[in-house]
Amino acid sequence: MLPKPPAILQSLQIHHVSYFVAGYALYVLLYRAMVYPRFFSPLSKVPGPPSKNLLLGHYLTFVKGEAGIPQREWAKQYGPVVRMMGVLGRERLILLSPEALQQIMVKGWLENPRPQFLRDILGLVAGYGLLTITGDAHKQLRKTMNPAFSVQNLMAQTDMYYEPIEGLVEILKEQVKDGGKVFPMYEWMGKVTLDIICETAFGYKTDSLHDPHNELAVAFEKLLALQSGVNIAKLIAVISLPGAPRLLASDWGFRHRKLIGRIPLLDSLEPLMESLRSIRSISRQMLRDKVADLSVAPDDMSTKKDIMSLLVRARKAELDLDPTVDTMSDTAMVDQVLTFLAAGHETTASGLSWTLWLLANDQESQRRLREEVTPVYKANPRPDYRTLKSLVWLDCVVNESLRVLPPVPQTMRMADTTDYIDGVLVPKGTLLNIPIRAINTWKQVWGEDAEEFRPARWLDLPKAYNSTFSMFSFITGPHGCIGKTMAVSEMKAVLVAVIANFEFNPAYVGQVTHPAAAITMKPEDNMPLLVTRVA
Ligand code: HEM
Repeated sequence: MLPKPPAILQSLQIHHVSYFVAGYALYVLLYRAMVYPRFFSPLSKVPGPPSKNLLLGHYLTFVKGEAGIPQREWAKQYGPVVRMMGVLGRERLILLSPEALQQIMVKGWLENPRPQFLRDILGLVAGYGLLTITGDAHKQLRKTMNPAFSVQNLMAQTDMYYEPIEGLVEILKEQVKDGGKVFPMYEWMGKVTLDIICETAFGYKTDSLHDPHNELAVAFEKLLALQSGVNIAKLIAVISLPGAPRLLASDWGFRHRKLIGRIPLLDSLEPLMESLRSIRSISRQMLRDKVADLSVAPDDMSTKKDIMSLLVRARKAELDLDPTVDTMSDTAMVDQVLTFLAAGHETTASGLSWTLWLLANDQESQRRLREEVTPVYKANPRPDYRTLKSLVWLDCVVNESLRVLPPVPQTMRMADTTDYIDGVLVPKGTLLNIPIRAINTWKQVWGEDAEEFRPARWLDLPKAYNSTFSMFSFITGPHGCIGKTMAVSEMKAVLVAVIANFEFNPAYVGQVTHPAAAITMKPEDNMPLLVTRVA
């Protein structure tokens, strides 16, 4: 027989337990959100904006503000190391000096990985690949992927950009009448970059430019429509629950998506799961086709330059050498290619849309660009990789646009060890905010007009300019963007064709644009621009 509990426990009632739990929760809340950060945290002396919201800290300022701007303003006022508060008093540091970036992104990249919640979100929406792993597994994978992004392969791939680009030019020509027409440029840039990335990643023709009902295009459109600061915030909250990422990716989760979508705050999960399912199933089918191709027509496969074909061929070569070797599974391969699709589509679409916006508002730079690209385009409407690289003003325009309006305005890391960064003792577990937009427009480096679009600055760079840390749109180090050269060359190919054929102007007098804060920085209104034919 069990011994009797003491009298005090026998007299306990359910409401006593609830008071105790509520009291404890309040104590934890007050301690974590108020007492610890104010009095005990090693970061308490780091300057930063005062937090008025005990529960949410500066979180809402981030979600609702223009992408990258709160960090920039705080960096100006309190920088170069700024402390801000996250949810429930979770401290974050904003860091932007080259020394800090060198330590976080290069020397100490293993000790400062992407935080788990970010990896979970990226894994769910972009596949479990380069964006979600770290350490030796990442090094190995990057080595496998590098050949697909070599200059040699990019040179061979450039021609794949032109079918979609010519499709876009044709459509705009057909629709633009005298006096011009207003187009939602972000939408059109999204279509052309989707068609290009599907061709280069899978060798698959989406043709979303002409076929809005293409299954892959529809799934991507649905996925992108969900990308808003508020939805990302909800997703972070859900994903932080134990087991949630696995559940959302599971068959059970998919079967019960309607039920899950009915739960308040989880309404965006149903379309999210549906679009992901459809993107994955198309990708799997494409992989099966390629594996089958490989067994029947090796010569044809060896001419295909898309990333998935390269991976399938590399795997076959490895197995031919040693049939017992551990190679990449089909699922892992689909995940890698999905990562490229997700990382390379919207970023490039945003980069192009912002460039057209900036040119629409700087007619002199646009005119100078047209003067440079028109003879090249007339000589050959499909300029190759080297020709695109040699155009000086085009290079200035693309660099300057990616600098002032970077498609990825910020990223995150988490300190995995306690260490000094930029002279501050940073405790293990601190979230580190890398404010790309603020770094790119830091007045200490770029001067008083740092926030203005002035492509000519790339012809005479300031003394303080550092080629690795002053322009951080693709970050740097082992996690630096693998698609950087591809993205820049693709943007240039699109710009040559559209600038040689059309003029871009604001859609109406006094037009302003609102860069929305999400994972990528995209225009909230699809960016309407007035397009006219070049005389
Ligand atoms: C203008 C276009 C682009 C911009 C601004 C951009 C920017 C970035 C940034 C900032 C990161 C680092 C994210 C982080 O660590 O938190 C990144 C990583 C990455 N990007 Fe890009 N990207 C662009 C285009 C592309 C393209 C076209 C591809 C592939 C086809 C691509 C593939 C990747 C991959 C795989 C990673 C992860 C690299 C790793 O961790 O090893 N990106 N990109």
